[in-house]
Amino acid sequence: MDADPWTPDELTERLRAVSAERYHDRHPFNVRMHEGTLTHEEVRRWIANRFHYQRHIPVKDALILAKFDDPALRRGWLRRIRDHDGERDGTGGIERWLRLGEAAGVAREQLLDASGVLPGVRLAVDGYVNFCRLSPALDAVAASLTELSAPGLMRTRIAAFEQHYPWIDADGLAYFRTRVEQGGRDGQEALGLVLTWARTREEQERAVAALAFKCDVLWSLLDAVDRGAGGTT
Ligand SMILES: O=C(O)c1cc(C(=O)O)c2c(n1)C(=O)C(=O)c1cc(C(=O)O)[nH]c1-2
Repeated sequence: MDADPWTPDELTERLRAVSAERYHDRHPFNVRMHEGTLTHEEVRRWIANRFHYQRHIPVKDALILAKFDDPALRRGWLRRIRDHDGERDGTGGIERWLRLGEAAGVAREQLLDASGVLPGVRLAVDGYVNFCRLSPALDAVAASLTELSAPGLMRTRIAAFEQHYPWIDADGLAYFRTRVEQGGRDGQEALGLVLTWARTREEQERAVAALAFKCDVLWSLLDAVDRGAGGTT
């Protein structure tokens, strides 16, 4: 016989437990970032490689959007793409990340031509995009639930940059300031969808596994940045 489904509170608890154990705020590279011991070169390497993740977020969100048959759902998810791509050139999250790069001494041309992107980062980002391409909507949306943990990490990061990396112009931190609010809202919205859709125990376990996979994506990305070999930044 199939196991009984968890209650919404139990499922929420299990999802939070995955993040508490596996979210990348505990990765050694992030720990060093927050302690203030990254070199200029390491900060620049992180910015160049994380840009590869940022620029693929709207691509994976478009793949998720295409799975929805409900106009209201599509409208809601479209907002995420707008947040990153902006309403016109020179606006939006990707543009803010390019400005972060400039504030830290990484030219936007270098971010855009992806010359500093490490092989392990390409694989991690491909893994996430393809997971969202190939999985049902429930799994793809559940994978975004790392965003429930992101606002706390953004606050820690802003404070760490202001304190330890004053050579980066504070205006460059606009991306993180914006994500505190956007990430919290997106995470809560995705959690509501997952709690509504994951009715059977099998579906609930898939949602938990999707979140664990996403934590592994973020962790692997930082492993590659930490090792650093083979990049040009
Ligand atoms: O800097 C970070 O640590 C971090 C983490 C995450 C995350 O937890 O997935 C996202 C972001 N940033 C981010 O900026 C972002 O736009 C974003 C979108 C998503 C997603 O999966 O839909 N995660 C994240």
